[in-house]
Amino acid sequence: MMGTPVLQIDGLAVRYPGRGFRKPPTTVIEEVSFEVGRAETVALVGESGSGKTTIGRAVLGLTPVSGGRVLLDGRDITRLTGRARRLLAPDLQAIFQNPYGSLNPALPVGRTLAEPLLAGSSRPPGEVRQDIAELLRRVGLPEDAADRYPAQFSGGQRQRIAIARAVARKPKLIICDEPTSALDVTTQAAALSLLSELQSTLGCAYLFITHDLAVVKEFADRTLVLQNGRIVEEGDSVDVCDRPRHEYTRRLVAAAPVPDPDLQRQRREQRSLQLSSGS
Ligand SMILES: Nc1ncnc2c1ncn2[C@@H]1O[C@H](COP(=O)(O)OP(=O)(O)OP(=O)(O)O)[C@@H](O)[C@H]1O
Repeated sequence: MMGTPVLQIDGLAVRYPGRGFRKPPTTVIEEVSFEVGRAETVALVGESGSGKTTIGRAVLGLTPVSGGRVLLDGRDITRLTGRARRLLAPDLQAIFQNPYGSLNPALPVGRTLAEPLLAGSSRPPGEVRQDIAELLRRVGLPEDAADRYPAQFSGGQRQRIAIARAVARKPKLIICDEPTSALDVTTQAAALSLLSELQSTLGCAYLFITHDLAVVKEFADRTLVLQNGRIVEEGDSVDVCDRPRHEYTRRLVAAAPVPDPDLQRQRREQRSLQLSSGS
């Protein structure tokens, strides 16, 4: 891994306070440490309730951290809140499972995309029209999408809008929490290939939270396996999916058979070629 990793998580712990006698405090994440390199995709997998979303939320500052540190580009962001947290937005973004929930239904898409472009800048709103058109083109939506509302788009198109908003400022890291789980298989493949392409052109890294091992093998460079809030296995995605070492990972793989490894290798080679040619 070259240079400072985009994300360093060091001994992360998250505990939810209990409520009285009936609900004791629970430790949801314990001693989790890992790194995400530049333009790298790291998948977080594990059963429901293993703590995947909690880790993503801790990085985003949406869940209080009880112990350990989160570093973005070498800077400690663990306890940033308010304005200091908002100032991270150009570098740190998120894409969630339900784009309908995360897009403002009352705003035309152009306004939603203008928001990150204008935040913290003194540019007049009229000036970002070109940037919005470029963003829409980048994610494969027609230019007139800017004047329409989220409800006028399909689920796959709405996720493209959410992706466009996330990449508007060319962030260093995007937390993707089950970004394609609500889409049908074909739309899911198209969204994943869009994310790959954006990674090649913009150089953003992804922390990719999913329960879908087929997606992991296809899409992620490395995979971390989470069980009860601890990482039990970590490695190259193809190795983790094809040659799981931990009994828990073996169970996950057995529950969701993973298809053809050759296809994935080919795609990765293609991607690394694109990256090294700087295209
Ligand atoms: N606000 C909260 N208060 C108490 N416990 C919580 C809270 N939020 C999450 N948890 C608990 O934390 C654990 C991890 O949840 P989390 O949503 O991170 O898991 P996950 O791996 O993302 O699951 P899924 O795949 O179902 O989304 C679960 O046991 C959950 O019940």
